[in-house]
Amino acid sequence: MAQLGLIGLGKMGFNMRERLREAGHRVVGYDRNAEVSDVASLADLVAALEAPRVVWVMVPAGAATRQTITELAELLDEGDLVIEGGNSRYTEDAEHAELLGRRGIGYLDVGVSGGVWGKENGYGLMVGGSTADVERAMPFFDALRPEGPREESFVHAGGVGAGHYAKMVHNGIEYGLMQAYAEGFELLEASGVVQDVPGVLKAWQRGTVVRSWLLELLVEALENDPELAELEAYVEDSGEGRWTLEEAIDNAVPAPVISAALFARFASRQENSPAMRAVAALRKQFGGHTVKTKVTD
Ligand SMILES: O=C(O)[C@H](O)[C@@H](O)[C@H](O)[C@H](O)COP(=O)(O)O
Repeated sequence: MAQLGLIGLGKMGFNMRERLREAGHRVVGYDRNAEVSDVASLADLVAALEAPRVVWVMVPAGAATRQTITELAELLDEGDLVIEGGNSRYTEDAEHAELLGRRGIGYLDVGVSGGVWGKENGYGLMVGGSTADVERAMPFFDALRPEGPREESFVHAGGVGAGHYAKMVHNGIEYGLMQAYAEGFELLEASGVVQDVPGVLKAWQRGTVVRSWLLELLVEALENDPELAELEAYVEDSGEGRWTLEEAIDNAVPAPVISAALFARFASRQENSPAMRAVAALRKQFGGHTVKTKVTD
């Protein structure tokens, strides 16, 4: 069995450590939160591993990932390998690979899908980097992915950046699928024709064309709260949808569904949209149509 250093023991990394250990690997985990960490510092993590080392970085994308990679470039030795599994923008991978490569340290970028259910169900993995590095990390990939044929949950998608590129597009698709289910849910609710809305979605889980894991998760959410009344209609985004659209524009690829899904999220954050106030004002101006005015006391 192989040994791995795992940096970042949050929602993803914590469960990944469990799954890797269950598969028999020796995992040394580091997190700023001492309660979950196996070692006190990055330097201690590096010292606890026998060379040549493999270190998996699973910290939030952006500044935290960049900082960790920069520190690792100092701490690790020639022949070691860094795997970056966060939801990073693929353009950052070339910089990370270059920084580490100068010290003779290998680099793989990995898109990891599966969320909080990954420990139980396994993670879908999309990898970018050299074939030799991918082969070296394969015991860890095999432990993390679901059982079954490798090619159904794992891909060596291309060179550095290809893993995160594949994950970016995956998440763009995720936005579109979620939005489609959500709009269907609202229409079922709004029409009043269907008496049992959660029941309809539940019945779509087997046999239908639109059955999917996302649908199952929606059914589960509705089981606890049939009208989702406990939630605010407010949706954040972490970047992947925006990057997907930027790529779509750069490549002149029409992506109307993903754009609509991203913009729906932006709209969800506006309590009183300036644009829609402008539309109301214009209808009033040219047509004398009624508008709603704010109640002030
Ligand atoms: O495949 C996955 O496991 C998910 O996509 C995961 O990566 C995460 O839940 C998204 O990053 C959320 O993305 P947004 O915050 O942009 O919705």
